[in-house]
Amino acid sequence: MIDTLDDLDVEGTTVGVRVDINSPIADDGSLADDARLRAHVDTLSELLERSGRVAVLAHQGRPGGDDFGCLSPHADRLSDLLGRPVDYVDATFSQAAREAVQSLEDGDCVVLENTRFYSEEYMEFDPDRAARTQLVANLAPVLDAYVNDAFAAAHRSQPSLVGFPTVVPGYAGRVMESELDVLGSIEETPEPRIYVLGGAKVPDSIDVAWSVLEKDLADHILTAGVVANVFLIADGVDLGDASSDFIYEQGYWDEIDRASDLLDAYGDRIALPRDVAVDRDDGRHELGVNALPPQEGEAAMDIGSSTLAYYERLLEDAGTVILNGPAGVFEDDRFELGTRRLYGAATDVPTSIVGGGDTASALRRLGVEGFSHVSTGGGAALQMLTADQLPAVSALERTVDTASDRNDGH
Ligand SMILES: Nc1ncnc2c1ncn2[C@@H]1O[C@H](COP(=O)(O)OP(=O)(O)O)[C@@H](O)[C@H]1O
Ligand SMILES: O=C(OP(=O)(O)O)[C@H](O)COP(=O)(O)O
Repeated sequence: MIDTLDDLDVEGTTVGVRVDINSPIADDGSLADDARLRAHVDTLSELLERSGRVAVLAHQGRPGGDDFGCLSPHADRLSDLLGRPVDYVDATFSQAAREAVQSLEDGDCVVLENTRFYSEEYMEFDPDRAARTQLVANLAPVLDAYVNDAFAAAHRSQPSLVGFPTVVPGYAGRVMESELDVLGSIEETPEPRIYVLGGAKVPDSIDVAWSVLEKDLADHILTAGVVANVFLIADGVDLGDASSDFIYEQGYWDEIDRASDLLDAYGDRIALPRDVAVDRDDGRHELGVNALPPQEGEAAMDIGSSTLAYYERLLEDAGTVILNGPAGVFEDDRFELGTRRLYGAATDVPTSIVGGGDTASALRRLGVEGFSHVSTGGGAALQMLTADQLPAVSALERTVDTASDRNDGH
């Protein structure tokens, strides 16, 4: 049982609110999409209207990635969306951050700096150990309550997600509450169930594939995106150096062995692309897997038309489809076809659940609508749909009742 904002006496309370506003970033550093910020407006408005003092905690990107950066544009955009001033401080738990939090008045909001600027935040800990990290140990003393609204990051056992509720009373925000409500009952969805695993987070997708196949939750898995490329290589297809180099650079080389083990164990339920699209002469050029490898420098950027026809046939019989990750590099008009058609076909399935930051932005860009549920989370929604418990949700379930527990325990 998790407490929600209904259980929190907000007025005059200093609340650390973990949100997931991790967003695509444009070349000039601005936000390319603000959907994830919009999703948290209800939670933040409610806390501010109920005279809370709100310190927003969030991450942006992964260390070393192109989207890794500060949260100043997010604070500006939140201010527009909330219709009130939102401060930003370029510190997360240092004295400057603590002073910014302690100087909040009722109804004030400050965005603290990207939690992942600190190395411990990009590590996974059990909740008690997470509570002893620099972030939590330094910031928790200036918070009266902790609200986790970051459903999209709830599959990470990182300090800002599992550490705070161990020492500060924790509550689910409105996004967290509604996602848990909708996604909590995968076993009750109609069969056959198809999981579509695309996008670029290959290790997460392979974890999900193992779990749903072992538990017999999935009748089929359709692979797309970089995930499909890893499976094709695992299946012995020569995708060429450009695709292989990309997989190697992402650090996903070991995933090929894991994909190969999965194919050995459950190959009859895993569908692989029959053709791929590459960039040739500045256009889209499709190649059957038998015609691979492509020419020098060409990478598999999308699934091809005969794969789409094959996947569409499988989807026709599905009772439930769960999708995460674009089928190709949808940001480039030449390689949006796979995502447009595959996701479009999924909207005809009786229960269709889709999740992921980039996936949601792809769907908006391509104008694909009509799903039963669009989750704010990709990996988190998938893990929820494997019927596994999410670490951040478990941490809320076991949260301390009062700040005095914190004082007793630490
Ligand atoms: N074949 C491909 N090669 C390279 N990148 C790809 C390919 N297919 C999809 N992608 C990229 O995957 C990214 C999104 O993946 P991911 O972050 O896993 O999605 P989500 O945020 O929805 O979980 C997009 O930027 C897209 O360009
Ligand atoms: O974008 C996110 O997840 P998603 O890509 O599964 O939607 C979350 O912000 C979690 O980010 P992470 O996968 O870098 O831990």
